[in-house]
Amino acid sequence: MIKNALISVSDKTGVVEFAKQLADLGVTVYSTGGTLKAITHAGVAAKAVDSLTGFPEMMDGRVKTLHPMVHGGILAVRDNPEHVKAMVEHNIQPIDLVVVNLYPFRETIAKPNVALEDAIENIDIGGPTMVRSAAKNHAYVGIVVNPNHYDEIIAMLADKGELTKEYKFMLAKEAFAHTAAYDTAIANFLSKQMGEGPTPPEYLSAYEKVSDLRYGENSHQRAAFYKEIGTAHGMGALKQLHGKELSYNNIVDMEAAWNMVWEFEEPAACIIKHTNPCGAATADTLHDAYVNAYEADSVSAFGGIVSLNREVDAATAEEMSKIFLECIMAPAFTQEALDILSAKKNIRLVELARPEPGQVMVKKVSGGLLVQTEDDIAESQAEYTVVTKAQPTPEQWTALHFAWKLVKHVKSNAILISNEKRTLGVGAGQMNRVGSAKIALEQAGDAAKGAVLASDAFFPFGDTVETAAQHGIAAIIQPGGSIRDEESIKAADEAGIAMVFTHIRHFKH
Ligand SMILES: NC(=O)c1ncn([C@@H]2O[C@H](COP(=O)(O)O)[C@@H](O)[C@H]2O)c1NC=O
Repeated sequence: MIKNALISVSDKTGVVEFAKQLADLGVTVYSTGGTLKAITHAGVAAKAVDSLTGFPEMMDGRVKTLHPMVHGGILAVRDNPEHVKAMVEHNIQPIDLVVVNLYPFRETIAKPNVALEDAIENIDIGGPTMVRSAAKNHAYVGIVVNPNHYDEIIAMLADKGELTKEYKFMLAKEAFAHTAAYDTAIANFLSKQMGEGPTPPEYLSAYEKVSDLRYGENSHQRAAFYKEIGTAHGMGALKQLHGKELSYNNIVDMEAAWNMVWEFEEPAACIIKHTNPCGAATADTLHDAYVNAYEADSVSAFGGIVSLNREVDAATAEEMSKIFLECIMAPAFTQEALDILSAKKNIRLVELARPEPGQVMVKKVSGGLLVQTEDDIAESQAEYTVVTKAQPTPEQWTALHFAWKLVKHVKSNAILISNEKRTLGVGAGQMNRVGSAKIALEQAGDAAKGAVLASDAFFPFGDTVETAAQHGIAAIIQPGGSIRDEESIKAADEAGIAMVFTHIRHFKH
């Protein structure tokens, strides 16, 4: 039977109504300062926690509930005679329901230029202590950290006067997850204050489920999508406006597509298959960028994921509605564009904010985690070296920059052929570089003549340049740095190809 409840919440959503319903069910409600005020102002009967402890709240609220009269009441094992004896001896009231949510630490540190003292003061101590006490003693005590449960708890109590064993167990599990995520946020904040950077000695993170997915990469794999608790960026903040539920592979491809399209300030469109671009283009208008990207490889574009870096207008929407696309992502859609595209039942429309720079990239490996900073190094033409007799023309420079921005998003070994505004051929993920080059060149066909080629890493031999020359490539951009660079330079000079070394590699594994 639930006789006594202790309510102490920072997020007071629904708490007055909940307290009222508890009181109506005959539960005695004890509460701390602000929560008590909110409850009693609404005319609901509740008692101050001081009436249990015999102590006033003190030290700016640092000490309110940290007391044996509270924790004894929560932690006592009700059918242990020793515990019962201690309760009687010390006049400890059993507390059967603990309703707590914590000081808004994450909200506090999200404020610009938050003072360290302010952040520290918002580290809740008494709250998590009660949460952990109640969660430990879940056999006897219900612990509620999420206001979403208020209604079902009232319904259960009205029905049976008690919470089921299974429900209390679930609440306890949720409670420990709540305090773990809370402490994670604190530890990460302090790590940042210490300037530990992106690779601290302990890597802590907390995620909550957004949704179960129908399946993983394949239909026999179980999967779900989680977002980082307390942050609202990246894939965790995507807004699906229309269409079937997103799949595991959709989300993987969407991330690749989204990072790629924001390489460009001008209107750009990328069409992704299996995380690689089958077409990417820029233009003066979004419509033309999409058409160019589509025409880069209209066969592979079917069923692709499209990312766009401008609000989608009606003209672009009309164009995209001509073929089957899995998903379209953009920072916004006009109403007209939405009307056009949502006429197609299966297409997924997703709105997303521009990626925030400086994110840490994390990859789970068995038994561990790989963490690295983003591949976002600032590059400038001034730091590149033209290593051949031929110099790139201004048009070729434009094309080389375009290809270089994209090749870093292609799975290694990566070769990308383009003109100034559009990909012409992409060779991704082959086990040798010349293999990727052959695929890209074959795809580009005649368009390779006079086009440029980008390679994400250096050429180990001269063979890639020789193959490029046979197809009429006019200029090449690559990091350089191979012990056989001279072979490639010689092959380029012989073919009259201009070759640029960036001295920066862009592997993507
Ligand atoms: N110090 C304590 O003993 C203590 N006991 C409960 N709290 C927190 O005080 C908050 C509620 O305060 P109030 O009812 O005064 O608005 C809750 O978020 C609760 O987690 C405490 N505050 C911080 O540690």
